[in-house]
Amino acid sequence: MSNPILYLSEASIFQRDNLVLKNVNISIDEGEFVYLIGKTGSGKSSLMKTLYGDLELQQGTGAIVGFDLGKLKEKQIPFLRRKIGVVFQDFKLLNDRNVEGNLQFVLKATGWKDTSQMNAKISEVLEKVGMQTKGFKMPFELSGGEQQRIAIARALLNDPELIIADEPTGNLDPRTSIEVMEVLEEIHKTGKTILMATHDYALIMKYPHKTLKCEGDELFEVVQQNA
Ligand SMILES: Nc1ncnc2c1ncn2[C@@H]1O[C@H](COP(=O)(O)OP(=O)(O)OP(=O)(O)O)[C@@H](O)[C@H]1O
Repeated sequence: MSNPILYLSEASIFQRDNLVLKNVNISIDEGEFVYLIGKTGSGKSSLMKTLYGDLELQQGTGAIVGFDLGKLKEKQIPFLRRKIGVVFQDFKLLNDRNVEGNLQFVLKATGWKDTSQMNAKISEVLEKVGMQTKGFKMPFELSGGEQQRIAIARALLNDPELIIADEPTGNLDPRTSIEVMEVLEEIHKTGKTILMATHDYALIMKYPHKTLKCEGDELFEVVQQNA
């Protein structure tokens, strides 16, 4: 224990001038799986955005995968994003290209050049999410669960130490949610750290992990029964 991959200390999270969360103290160790829960508008996405450099940390201190969030410079953000895989509720796949094209786009944008290395990496991540036969499919030819698997594969391309998933099952039916959760559980078993925002209490009960809750401007850890 006690090898934090991310922490925030005495942090306040703002959206423009509005305080969303105050006095945030969290520390997540390498290899942990942590849920982030809380009502709509309670600040889950704002907290995650602060962690992946989309919102500036204006008050308090924090670090993530070796980057000091208080001193994060615009030009460092692409390097931070390479060490974090981010997964969104709405998948955010590019609809004008097939699955392989989506994955290749990210590899090229992050400096990969060698075609055979790129192809090998694409096969590797597709296999991890059980989608190795779907590389030629267009996103709109895939179900929601399949699209989310591709989004998870995309998040794995640069071997991130940490996956931040913002309601990854929010658009999926309960059965598909479980399938996607199984993929995340498998990835967690390979040693990756996962921080996942969710509203899905059935998933939390089925796959119990440490749970943090945003409520009334504050963030605190909850025990499973009260989640
Ligand atoms: N871009 C923005 N500009 C200004 N205020 C924002 C912005 N995004 C979010 N907010 C506000 O910040 C607060 C927290 O929103 P946030 O999206 O972090 O909540 P959330 O817990 O992720 O909600 P949800 O479960 O609906 O995704 C809300 O009051 C919201 O209206």
